[in-house]
Amino acid sequence: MIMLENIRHPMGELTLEIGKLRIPPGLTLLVGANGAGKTTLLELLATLQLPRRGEILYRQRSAAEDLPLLRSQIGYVPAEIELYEEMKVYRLLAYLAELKGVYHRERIDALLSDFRLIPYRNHKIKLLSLGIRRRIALAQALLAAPYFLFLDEPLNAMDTAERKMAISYLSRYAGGRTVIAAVHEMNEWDEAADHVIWLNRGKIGFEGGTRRWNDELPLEVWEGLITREQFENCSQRNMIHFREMAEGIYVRLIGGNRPFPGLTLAEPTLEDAYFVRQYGRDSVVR
Ligand SMILES: Nc1ncnc2c1ncn2[C@@H]1O[C@H](COP(=O)(O)OP(=O)(O)OP(=O)(O)O)[C@@H](O)[C@H]1O
Repeated sequence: MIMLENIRHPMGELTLEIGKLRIPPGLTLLVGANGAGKTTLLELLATLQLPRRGEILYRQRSAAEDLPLLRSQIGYVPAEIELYEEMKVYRLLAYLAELKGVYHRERIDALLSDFRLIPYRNHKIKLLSLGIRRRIALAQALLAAPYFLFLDEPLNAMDTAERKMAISYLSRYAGGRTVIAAVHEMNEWDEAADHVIWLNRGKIGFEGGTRRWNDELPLEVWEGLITREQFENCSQRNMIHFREMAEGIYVRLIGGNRPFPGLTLAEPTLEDAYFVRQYGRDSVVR
């Protein structure tokens, strides 16, 4: 369990303000619009920045009690990764493991295998694609099997198969540990995520389990076919998704009451629920 108490931390024009937040073990998705404060929160959690005010407790211990010990239990992957370009993959992982004091050949081999990096073990980093570098960044964060793992847009640049693989790995890894991932695409995490934290302009807009995230929505999600004319009269702000079809336009949108006669209530996805919370309030077809 991670506990945040009375955090106030300036970030440009906004301030990250968190009164009380409990983050249980499991896999938590951290979501919010660009600039909402996700990276700032992850950097605070990863002890890369110290909160200007307030305190973060990790399993009831503050960072001040034993920072080196805490850091040895934290893995962090920033959104912009920088790896030693001239090094070969295995050498890089071995070097980082030595720095952390956790060098075990078997552990590195297992991570290379888990992240399908074996074909690249003797390749120089600078010759590898962004998606492969991302997998290396994940693997290096896992070298010491950290209890706390903080990931900033971890799937960026990965292809579909690699995203699925990484999600399933992280979901298993999060059993009994705390993994927090800032993401923009939520639905692909549907089976894996346990909790959601939604940051809205530096403040917590929601925190809780994924079921509550989907169930406790102030508005509803509707889907079905509408005519082109109805589509043109419909505010784009409440449109989650649309697809042109021969018979009309298939839409998925936010609504208070049934916005158009042919539409039916849809089961909200994680991303629908985000859309409703982030954009729903002022833009509804009633
Ligand atoms: N170095 C900086 N100097 C000044 N302001 C900053 C700096 N870094 C971030 N900010 C501001 O802090 C706020 C939060 O930024 P942060 O990167 O934490 O958001 P984010 O939710 O991670 O965004 P994104 O989804 O775009 O990655 C933004 O308003 C941003 O403009």
